[in-house]
Amino acid sequence: MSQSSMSALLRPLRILLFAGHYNLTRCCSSFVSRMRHINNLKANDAACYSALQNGQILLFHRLVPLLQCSDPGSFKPVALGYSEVQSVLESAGSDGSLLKESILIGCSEKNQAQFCLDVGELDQAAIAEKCKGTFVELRKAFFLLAGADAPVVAKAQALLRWHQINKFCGATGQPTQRNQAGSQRSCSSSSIIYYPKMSPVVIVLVSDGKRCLLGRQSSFPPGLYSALAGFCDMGETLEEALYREVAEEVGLEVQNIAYSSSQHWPFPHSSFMLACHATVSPAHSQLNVDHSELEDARWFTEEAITCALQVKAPPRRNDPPTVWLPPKHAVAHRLITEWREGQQRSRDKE
Ligand SMILES: NC(=O)C1=CN([C@@H]2O[C@H](COP(=O)(O)OP(=O)(O)OC[C@H]3O[C@@H](n4cnc5c(N)ncnc54)[C@H](O)[C@@H]3O)[C@@H](O)[C@H]2O)C=CC1
Ligand SMILES: [Mg+2]
Repeated sequence: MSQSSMSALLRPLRILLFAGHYNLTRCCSSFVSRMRHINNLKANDAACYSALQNGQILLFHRLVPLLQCSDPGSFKPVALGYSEVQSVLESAGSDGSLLKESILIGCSEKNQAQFCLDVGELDQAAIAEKCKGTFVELRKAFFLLAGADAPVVAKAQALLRWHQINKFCGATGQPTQRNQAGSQRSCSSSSIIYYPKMSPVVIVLVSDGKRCLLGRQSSFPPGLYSALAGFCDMGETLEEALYREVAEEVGLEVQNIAYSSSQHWPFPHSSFMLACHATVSPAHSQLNVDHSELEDARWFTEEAITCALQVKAPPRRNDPPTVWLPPKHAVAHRLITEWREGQQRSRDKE
């Protein structure tokens, strides 16, 4: 084929590729500009302070988020502008200088920066009344909030907590200074820069083909079962941590690790949950539970999982004992529903 006829053949393809690239660029541009805007706010204190004056601020009191009930049963975090927070602080007897302590959490679709501020030194009831809101502990708030709000509030609390416990340098004992965004703290004596930290945790749903394995710790609320989880040790890969945790907790050797998804988990401190599926052969599914780690671990059939997923609220004290599973915001819930969907798909194929 001559070069000119080859070129003629490829022309429509080039137009298609160009159109595809154009669409991709257009659909990604607002995301890219938002990410770059946030990155700039972390690096530039003056730009960040100016964004704070035009931004939205979520309020916390000693790490407890302030929520507002819009419709019955539907909660949202209270998000106020700079001057609104100034007036709230002044009404609670503060001069408003606390506002500079706000920490950057992210940015809205329209590039409006979002911050959080802990007003723990001020009167909680007075602040709640002035804002027509309620301070709700994160453990409860996390499950009252909509899917998109819960991780934002959890991230805000995690950053506030990290700042509260990193006020001093571990090497020199000198106070550390934060940048305006609150994305780092540094010690001028040692030149060490500290960044907000998460602990990696592996969480795995083990299956023997027909059943999945769930366990519970004695500290869990009665009847709650979840996928096996454990903190990664220093130097371990995700896979090594997974093999070790399952071996330690239930005495099994798993195979076929498949990554599912990840999640920031705020309880009890910041964990980075790495969620996977894994299998054991039915011939090697005999459990040997380490009761110093787990109160119980059991194999659950698909029917038992379907039944447990229907329990929408934790059973009350006098209710009959019921097995229930982690709620929707938890990555364990995702692993369990993925496993159930997989079982349904393989049944449909039979
Ligand atoms: N989002 C979700 O769906 C789920 C999240 N989780 C979270 O996973 C985390 C780990 O699960 P566990 O079974 O408790 O872990 P685990 O099996 O590793 O046991 C916890 C123990 O590990 C030790 N440990 C080692 N490194 C640690 C670190 N960096 N931070 C704290 N403790 C450390 C402590 O002695 C602690 O008591 C928990 O914080 C839990 O909240 C657990 C299940 C579901
Ligand atoms: Mg564990």
